Amino acid sequence: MFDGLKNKLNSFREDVEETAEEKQAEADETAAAETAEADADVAADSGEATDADAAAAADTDADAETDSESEPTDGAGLASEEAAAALDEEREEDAGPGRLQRAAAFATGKVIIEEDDLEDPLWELEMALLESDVEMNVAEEILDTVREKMVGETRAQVQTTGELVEEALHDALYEVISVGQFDFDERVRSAEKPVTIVFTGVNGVGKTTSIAKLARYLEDRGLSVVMANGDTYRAGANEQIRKHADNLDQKLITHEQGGDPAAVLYDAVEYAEAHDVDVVLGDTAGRLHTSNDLMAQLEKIDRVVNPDMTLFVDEAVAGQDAVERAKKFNDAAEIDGAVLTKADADSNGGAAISIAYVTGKPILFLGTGQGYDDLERFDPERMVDRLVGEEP
Ligand SMILES: Nc1nc2c(ncn2[C@@H]2O[C@H](COP(=O)(O)OP(=O)(O)OP(=O)(O)O)[C@@H](O)[C@H]2O)c(=O)[nH]1
Repeated sequence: MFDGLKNKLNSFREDVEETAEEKQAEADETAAAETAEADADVAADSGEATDADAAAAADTDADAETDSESEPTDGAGLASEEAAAALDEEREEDAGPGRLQRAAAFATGKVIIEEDDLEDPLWELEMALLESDVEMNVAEEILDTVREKMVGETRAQVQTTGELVEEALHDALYEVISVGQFDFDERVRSAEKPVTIVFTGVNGVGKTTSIAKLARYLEDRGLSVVMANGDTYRAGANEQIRKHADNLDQKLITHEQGGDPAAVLYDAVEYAEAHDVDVVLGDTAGRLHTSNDLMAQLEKIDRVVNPDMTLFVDEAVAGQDAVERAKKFNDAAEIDGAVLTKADADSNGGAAISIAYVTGKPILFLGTGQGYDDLERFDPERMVDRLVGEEP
């Protein structure tokens, strides 16, 4: 899952690590050259002092004939200490606080990342995100956060470059992926029953299969379900959802093809009320989001059954198209969250990263296969771990 993007994020880490290694090597060279220069200066200064003192001692010997064998050595020692102190002072004057801090960082094997160092790797990262179908504004937001987290001195001194990149990517991705998250299970549990959930989205993306998976998911959590086929438009829709309902042994409400979808859902809610059923799962026709009919239909469903939740379903593999559709559906008939199917077949991860940020509504579930149990609660932390951590 999301392997292509994971590899690209890893390349970004490698790029920055390489840059940091080059900087470290340069810094080591400069530090070595500076030390050699300073040693040479100290040696030269103390040599001059010894000569001068020796000459003075010779004069004293001649004038007073006193034994002063040790004096030249003491005098040379003093001059050498003074010279070294003067040199230290001089060095400290040269070095502003930034330079000293950098020098300390280099000495401990850490490298300070500056904005210029990141220019190329960040450009590569932007390309990688866009190629992976991450929406433009989302990519920009990720870059801004990564830049903000990585450029600077304090953080760089407590981490290795690899850890720093990983943490910056983690935070940047988490920020966009976790938008609007809420506890789906808790919301369903605490809502007045029956809870009505309506599913929207275009044809063929896995809407009906997702409804069936969710019926299994809720049943596993002790909640009873009735399914309703509000897709009265498409020939064969009743048979398709019937197969799932039979497989799962769930009650299904249908009307004739061409009937009123709102009426089907109304009947399902009535059935749930009469039979103490906890949740109504209503399919809708997946006509294109540009169709006024569809919007009118969703509005009517809203009026007639006032759903507790409207979930938008699309496939992860549709990438930017899925993001675009999520936005349009949400603009036309507000959604509460999204189900992203076929994540198991998606290498890019762009839709999974972008939908919540673009719509302001969270991804709640991932479809991870064709089986009824192949539904996973979307966990932003886990998603980020999949992308930048060890999780497969
Ligand atoms: N690999 C994989 N396939 C899935 C997943 N979810 C659904 N599918 C498959 O996608 C195909 C389409 O699924 P449907 O549920 O029929 O799609 P739909 O959106 O209801 O389509 P319509 O009923 O035509 O509107 C089926 O073959 C499903 O088995 C998933 O998470 N992973």
